Amino acid sequence: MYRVLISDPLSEGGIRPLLEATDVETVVNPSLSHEQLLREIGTSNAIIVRSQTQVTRELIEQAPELRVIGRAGVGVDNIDLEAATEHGVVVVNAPDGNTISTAEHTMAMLMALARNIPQAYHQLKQNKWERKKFVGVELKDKTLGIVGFGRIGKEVAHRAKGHRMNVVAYDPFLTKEKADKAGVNHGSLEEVLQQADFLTVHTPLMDETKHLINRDSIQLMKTGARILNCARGGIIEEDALYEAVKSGKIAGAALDVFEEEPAIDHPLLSLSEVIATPHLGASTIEAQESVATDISYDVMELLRGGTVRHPVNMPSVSAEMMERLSPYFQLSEKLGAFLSKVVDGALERITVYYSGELLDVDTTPLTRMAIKGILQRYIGNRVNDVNAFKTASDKGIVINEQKSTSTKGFTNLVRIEIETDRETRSISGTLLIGLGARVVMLDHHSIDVVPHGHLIVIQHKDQPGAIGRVGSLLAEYEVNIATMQVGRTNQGGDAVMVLTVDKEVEENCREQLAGVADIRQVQCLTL
Ligand SMILES: NC(=O)c1ccc[n+]([C@@H]2O[C@H](COP(=O)([O-])OP(=O)(O)OC[C@H]3O[C@@H](n4cnc5c(N)ncnc54)[C@H](O)[C@@H]3O)[C@@H](O)[C@H]2O)c1
Ligand SMILES: O=C(O)[C@H](O)COP(=O)(O)O
Repeated sequence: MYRVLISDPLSEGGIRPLLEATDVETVVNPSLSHEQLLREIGTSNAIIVRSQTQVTRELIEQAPELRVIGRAGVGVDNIDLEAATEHGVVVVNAPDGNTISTAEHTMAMLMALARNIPQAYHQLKQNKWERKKFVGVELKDKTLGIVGFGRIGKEVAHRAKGHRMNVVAYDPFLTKEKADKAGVNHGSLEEVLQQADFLTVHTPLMDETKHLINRDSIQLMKTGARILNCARGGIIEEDALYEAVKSGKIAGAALDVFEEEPAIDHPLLSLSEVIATPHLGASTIEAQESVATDISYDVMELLRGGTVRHPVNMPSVSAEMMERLSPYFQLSEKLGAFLSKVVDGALERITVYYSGELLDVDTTPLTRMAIKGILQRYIGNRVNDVNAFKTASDKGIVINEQKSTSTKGFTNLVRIEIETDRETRSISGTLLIGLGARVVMLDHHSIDVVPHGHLIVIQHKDQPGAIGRVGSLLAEYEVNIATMQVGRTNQGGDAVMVLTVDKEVEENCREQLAGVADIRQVQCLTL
């Protein structure tokens, strides 16, 4: 008998498959104290949550029988994925069921914001007939900027076009071709910020998107623009938004989500230009029934040893294959991560070439790791070695795997090539026995770099003095250089410098390096 704990409010109709299963004992209790939760999870094989229950490392470590964490919804930022993976607990979500409800809620907020509906309603309820005070703006011919063009972003765009708005969207996976197909304009993040009369965010919350909309980005926006967040608190820097509304730079904001929830006595709520709902995006009868049904089936399927539609983590390589390939896992993932952090533009195609010792093995798990390394830059922990191929194909990225006889003298070689709508870049690496992973080529330049820690990649012209100037500037910022590699195509031609340094490089320092004569580009990354 499997024991499934449901610790957040879920649709009763949706969880019926669980309640009716003869091999499942379902415990529903959405009002457990922290201590009760720790006790209850101790004997459970699965827990199903929405966004309230924080599935922390502490909780996971208290649960020796836990095999599955089910999220009845999209966002998994309340689940410690690292701890779950470490403990072999599969995390699965139900991302399809609440798309429409959240897109509709965003539209409701957009219209309420444009026409001051909550504020006017509030006045009228206090027996005040105010008309002059609540003059709004039309949506027609205004530009809606969308940051994050996934399931919800796309549905919002579709609806905004129905209101005859111009839509401009930014998403690292959105190419011009895909934007044209969706009938929206394609822009960089800066262009979207600059053009938007209304800006709405629909990305997940993760390291890459934390405070994506901050003081600097708000400065790029039109004075009088309006901002919406029906995705996650934390994507927009709340202090910066508060100041921007206070100063009149931003005319108003509509928020469904907050950095800390429940948001009680929140400074933003004291501003009359800010309208808000308490995280209601997915709170419709239809969405709740749909996500609860999806997650009930997937949790049961996993407990019974089957496969699921939306795994969020889950290693799946056979023990035998693991032994042969595991030394290469890290190499492939690091090469992917390295290249993704230097490549510019929307991803279109990833090709992974294998040679030497890797010619006669099934390298699919390595390609999976390479894709995971690449996509993690954009979607964080939501891509893993199980869902990597599917995530890439969902994003319209073409994946190729090829075997090549060109080893360049190495016993094994992995080469990854990424094509974007702007450029094609490549990286090659090898596994040196006893020494570990090495990057041996970046584009056409031979180098020898350990793909680990803080790195600076500098594209420059091969001229005397360039290395010295870089060294002195880094010294001014007290950045210690651990290793430095220079590769060039020919004397006086294009060259690349790859440095490993002992600490993260500040943006100021990067900008100054980029300003040095003969330097074309400076990119700082941490692997
Ligand atoms: N308010 C609510 O109740 C509610 C309901 C559902 C979902 N959500 C939130 O909305 C988010 C989006 O949901 P979805 O179903 O559309 O997810 P999705 O995965 O389909 O789309 C997210 C998109 O964001 C893009 N993205 C990632 N990093 C980016 C960046 N730095 N800049 C621009 N775009 C970036 C991704 O490429 C992806 O296309 C969820 O992660 C969840 O947190 C909130
Ligand atoms: O990520 C999600 O699916 C939404 O934020 C919904 O969260 P909820 O299930 O707590 O309503």
